[in-house]
Amino acid sequence: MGNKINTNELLIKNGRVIDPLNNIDSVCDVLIEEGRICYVGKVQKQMPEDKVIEASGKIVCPGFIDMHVHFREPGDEEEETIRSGSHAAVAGGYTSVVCMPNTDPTIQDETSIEFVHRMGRQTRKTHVYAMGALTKDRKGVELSEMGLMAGAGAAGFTDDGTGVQDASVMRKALKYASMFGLVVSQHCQDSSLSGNGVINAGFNSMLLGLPGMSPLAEELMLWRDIQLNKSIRAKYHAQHISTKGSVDIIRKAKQEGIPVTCEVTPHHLLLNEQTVAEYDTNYKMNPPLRTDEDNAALKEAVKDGIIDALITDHAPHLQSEKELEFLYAPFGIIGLESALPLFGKALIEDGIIDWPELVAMLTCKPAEILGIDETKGSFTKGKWGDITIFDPEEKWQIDVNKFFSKARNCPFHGWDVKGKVCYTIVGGEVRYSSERD
Ligand SMILES: NC(=O)N[C@@H](CC(=O)O)C(=O)O
Ligand SMILES: [Zn+2]
Ligand SMILES: [Zn+2]
Repeated sequence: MGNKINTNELLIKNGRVIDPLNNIDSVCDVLIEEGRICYVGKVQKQMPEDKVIEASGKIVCPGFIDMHVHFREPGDEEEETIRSGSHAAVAGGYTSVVCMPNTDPTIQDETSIEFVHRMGRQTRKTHVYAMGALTKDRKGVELSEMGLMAGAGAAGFTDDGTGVQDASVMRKALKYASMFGLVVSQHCQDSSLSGNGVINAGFNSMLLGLPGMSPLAEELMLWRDIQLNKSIRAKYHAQHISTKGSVDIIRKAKQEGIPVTCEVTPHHLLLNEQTVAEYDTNYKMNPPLRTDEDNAALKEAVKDGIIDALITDHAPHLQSEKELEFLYAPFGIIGLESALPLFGKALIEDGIIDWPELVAMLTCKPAEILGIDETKGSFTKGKWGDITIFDPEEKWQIDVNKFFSKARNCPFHGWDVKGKVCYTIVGGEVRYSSERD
């Protein structure tokens, strides 16, 4: 070491250290040197006071990774920017996020991928990745320049916001993407069935007199993609799955050894068409909230290890647009700053799983899908010192007015929850602390 001043040195003491990849769940210390994980265990080393975090009673785990967020830059900076979204991310415990390409213009070339990375680096909050469009202008007709985007560091490809409707285009997309070893993330939705629907097709859509979206719109495309991928064996990932039928399809595919991974949001676990406040557009999102039977099936899927990643699908929109009539308001809700306690409520408080399983779906599992597991997602020595420290017992009330996000479209405002992020550390640097917020 000599007399070199190492600013990114940190010792986190006495926390419940959970590192699912390495099967660690014990009360001990984590030492970071030169911004990287150096040692997990009992550390005797004397450190300056400002380099020590006392974490007794708290959970210390690899930094959370959200593989599905919308930061609206370029083009809709009034809704969210990479800067404001990154602040929201660290406040929620996220040390890596992946931006979706449904921006204006679409993220579909090297320059745009590099732009997102650069803005993320300059903000110095969370690591910011981007997926590129799977097809040109997300139109589902011609393939995008995947090779160039892969070269620029794209985290995968997706037309999120819409699914690729044409089966032969999807087959080509899977084949082409597999050459780069990157994930293809599909927003599974057959638009001939979802049509102009705005909520789940069923009792509630009839009651409210609103056009419905059939669960089959999701399930048919998911089933089709899995059949296509049987022989191609690309990295195929189903985004924000919402129905029991989707769970059954993925369960079967996994049993048959067909490559498929999937993700679920807090809202599809906790809310359903019965909990929708009438005509409140904070309950309008895509896919729509389904039924309590679907909530139960998704939780069961988590328990059985069918769900690979927990994501927020953080989708900021202007209040003025969300105030439009239900039929015309945009789809989507924000989620980064409320995700942890909501996942806790849905999965831990209900006794479905314990923290190590939950942490895995926020860390090593998404890291593997994204192919960033060489540097992130666990406490293996040499990985980046990306760490989330949270108090699993701290009670608080969700208040959208305290969010760092520019947006306020969140149906969980006012909810009493448990589980609060205390520190978010990136590369050994404290990028968020609840004491300073
Ligand atoms: N989830 C949503 O309801 N909206 C997303 C698009 C998407 O994820 O499909 C958005 O970009 O606003
Ligand atoms: Zn989507
Ligand atoms: Zn999305």
